[in-house]
Amino acid sequence: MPSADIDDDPLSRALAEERARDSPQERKERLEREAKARFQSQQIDEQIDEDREKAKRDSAIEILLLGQSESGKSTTLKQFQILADQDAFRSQRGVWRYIVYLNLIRSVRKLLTIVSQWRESGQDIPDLDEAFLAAQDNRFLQIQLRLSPLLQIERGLVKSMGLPDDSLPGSPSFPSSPIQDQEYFVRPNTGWMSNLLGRWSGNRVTQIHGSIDPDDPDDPGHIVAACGVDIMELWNSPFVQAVLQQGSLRIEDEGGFFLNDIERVTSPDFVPSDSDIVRCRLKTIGISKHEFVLNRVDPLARTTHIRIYDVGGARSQRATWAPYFDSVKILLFLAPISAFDQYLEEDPRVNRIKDSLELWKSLTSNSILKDVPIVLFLNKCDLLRAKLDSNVFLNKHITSYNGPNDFQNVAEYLLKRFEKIGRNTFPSRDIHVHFTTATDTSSTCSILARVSDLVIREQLRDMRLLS
Ligand SMILES: Nc1nc2c(ncn2[C@@H]2O[C@H](COP(=O)(O)OP(=O)(O)OP(=O)(O)O)[C@@H](O)[C@H]2O)c(=O)[nH]1
Ligand SMILES: [Mg+2]
Repeated sequence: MPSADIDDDPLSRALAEERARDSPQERKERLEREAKARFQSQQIDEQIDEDREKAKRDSAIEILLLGQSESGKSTTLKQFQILADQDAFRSQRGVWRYIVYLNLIRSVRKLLTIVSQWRESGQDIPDLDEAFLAAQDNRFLQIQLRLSPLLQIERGLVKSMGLPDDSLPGSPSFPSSPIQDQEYFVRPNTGWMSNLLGRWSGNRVTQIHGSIDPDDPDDPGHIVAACGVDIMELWNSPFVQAVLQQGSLRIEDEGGFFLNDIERVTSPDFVPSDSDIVRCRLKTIGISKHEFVLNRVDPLARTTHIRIYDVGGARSQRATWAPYFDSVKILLFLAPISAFDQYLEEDPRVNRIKDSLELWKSLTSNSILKDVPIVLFLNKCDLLRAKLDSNVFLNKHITSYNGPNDFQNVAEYLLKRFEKIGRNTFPSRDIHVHFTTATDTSSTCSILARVSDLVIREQLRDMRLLS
């Protein structure tokens, strides 16, 4: 029923009269004309939507995550994901279950390698009785053999991530030589996540919830579950612990360490928690781009879009950073301050804190970046505290330090060093320093919320509302 309004409208009336006069041929042509007009109008609407999306993307505030390898860049990115879109973050649990397995297998590989090297060295462990040691040694070899199915799933998982053969851990058997102890890595934009899910998890429910697929005998979780008791025995063995202690080796401080959670992680019901995902280690090669909409809105009620670039931090990767300096609005630099007694994997002669300070110096003295506000995360504070508490002395590695070996004083000293270098070339540079433990979601998310305020300030500055 036409409404009274339309009946009264002269144009509608004229059109209705014209339609009534149409011959069949005219009606066909008119309908074609109308369909074409509708199609064009739809195309224009789509173009407008696309332009709007592009404008949003183009107005996004760009944040660059920089720092040496293992400084915590990808971990910080995960915390941004939790802050911006927890559901999307959790929808990837299925993929991260596989990465937890890979991390676990790497730790097993490392343990077996350390103990094998000790056996080859023919050293003694003075605290352990000789007969006990011989029995444990025998048991160790049995466990090593029983854990070999893990190698099969390690290969399968790494291959499913679409990585070339040279990224596979070198040795197809346990143990491996240290040189073969490569890290697993991912190249962004290769679809590695969907490759992994597609290959191993055909079951949609499993994909969403991240649990083991009971109907898929190939799900790696079945083998991991079957090896759980042996992994536990290996890690808890007094013999293995004594070998680690003798070499002053603390593999629990390394990224992606899950051996203290074996019972849970190897359970058939295992689904990674947010914390498990954040603690996973997967080295970045290349540069990945991530777009977010911040839940917070600016004072003008505009939604804030951010684009974060996560980069590979190894020395060979650093040349790829420079092209991003022109458009970056905020630089987030991570320095792992617990690493004062560690050396670069890519160059074992270089102390990791010294490398971080040098990198920091080169970035803060770069004139292209002189007006870019920098957020500095002095990261891995939990590990720094644990290290100092277990009597690892800072001044053995940084000889200019002569204060007490406690967290407060050491953290203060390192902060001063970074601040001094950071303002050396451009004294008025905007630097915001935070002591962080990037694996801790609640503290990191509240710091990132403050970084969001800075993002909004930069957005307003862009709009020339601030000086
Ligand atoms: N205990 C502890 N572990 C951390 C902290 N920050 C990061 N990690 C862990 O350290 C490992 C390395 O962190 P990533 O975020 O992968 O390091 P990255 O800077 O992205 O390294 P590349 O990709 O190689 O450049 C991961 O397993 C993290 O879970 C921290 O504050 N404390
Ligand atoms: Mg990374």
